[in-house]
Amino acid sequence: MGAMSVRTPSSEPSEATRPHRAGFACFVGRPNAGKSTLTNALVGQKVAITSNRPQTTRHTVRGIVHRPDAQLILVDTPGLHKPRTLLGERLNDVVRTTWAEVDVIGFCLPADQKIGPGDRFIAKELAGIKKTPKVAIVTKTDLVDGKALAEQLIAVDQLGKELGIEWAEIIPVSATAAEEAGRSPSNKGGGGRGAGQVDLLADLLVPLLPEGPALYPEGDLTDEPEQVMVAELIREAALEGVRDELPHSIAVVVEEMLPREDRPADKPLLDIHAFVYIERPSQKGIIIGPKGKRLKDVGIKSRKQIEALLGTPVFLDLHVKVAKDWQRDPRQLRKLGF
Ligand SMILES: Nc1nc2c(ncn2[C@@H]2O[C@H](COP(=O)(O)OP(=O)(O)OP(=O)(O)O)[C@@H](O)[C@H]2O)c(=O)[nH]1
Repeated sequence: MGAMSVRTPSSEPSEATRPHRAGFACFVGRPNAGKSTLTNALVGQKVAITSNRPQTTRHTVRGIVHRPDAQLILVDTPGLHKPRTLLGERLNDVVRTTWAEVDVIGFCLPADQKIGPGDRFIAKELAGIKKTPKVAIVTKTDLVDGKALAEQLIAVDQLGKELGIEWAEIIPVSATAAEEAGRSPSNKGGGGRGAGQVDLLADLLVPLLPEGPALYPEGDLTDEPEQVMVAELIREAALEGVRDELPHSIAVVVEEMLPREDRPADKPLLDIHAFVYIERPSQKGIIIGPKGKRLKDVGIKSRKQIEALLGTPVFLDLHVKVAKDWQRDPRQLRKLGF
């Protein structure tokens, strides 16, 4: 006979008997739906660094929720934070691949706006991803009254029925209510954690993750996510169009990000120096292109995205370097942030 455990009728199994779970989630939704704010409310301001990244994902980790019973890893959907690319054709490959690879998708719909064509577009795409569980998250609930919220929850339910999506859950949250209640920045909880239902969201996501040990060490967090995200944006731009030729041969390291000195306060400029690492000298031509044109385009493109991300004008200085066989060399890999 197994060990007996005492349970009150409504209680959950205790932490000791519940299996540990670990897995990946991504938040999708149209621009301004509240995805970033929700991510921050769940994980605090600290964001995962990409060293020791498990082989299971090549997606940018936005944050990790560490709990005694689970590790919830929130990943970015490449291209999703840019509306232009969201509606672009890459949605059909990169984003769909991400959606199929994560363990749960959170579809964010703001409570204060009627479900529109942008939401429907994403929902239709979601309907095509059969295997991954989908949670509908009605965000910004602090902006509406109870009646409007109830109507929105019903509308989301109906949207699912209409498109043949079976929501694993439909949950209302307010990320700002959680914040105002005074979250501890330590990612370990503290005052006001329950506010705005953000913790409940984590409670609902966790059971949808596979059983397994933590994938990242608990201390694997940094206060400086920008550098990592900037590198990822450059890498994405550098890979565009040459993915077939150089699928995994590019790594990007941001060496330095410094505000330019002697700039007037209203005209700041951020100097970013980054290296694009390739494996072999023969790949240099592919990255740089005839007369350096391709590298220049990569610079222009990623600079625009970096500026949008950081909200400041940027001077981007890109250099291509050969790091021989970096994929096979653990020392190089560590240096390159893998
Ligand atoms: N009142 C209120 N505002 C919120 C809440 N969550 C997000 N917002 C605001 O809504 C706006 C958009 O939020 P983001 O988190 O940037 O939305 P996003 O989906 O990440 O947007 P993109 O990066 O453009 O895709 C910001 O101005 C937030 O401050 C919330 O729970 N309550």
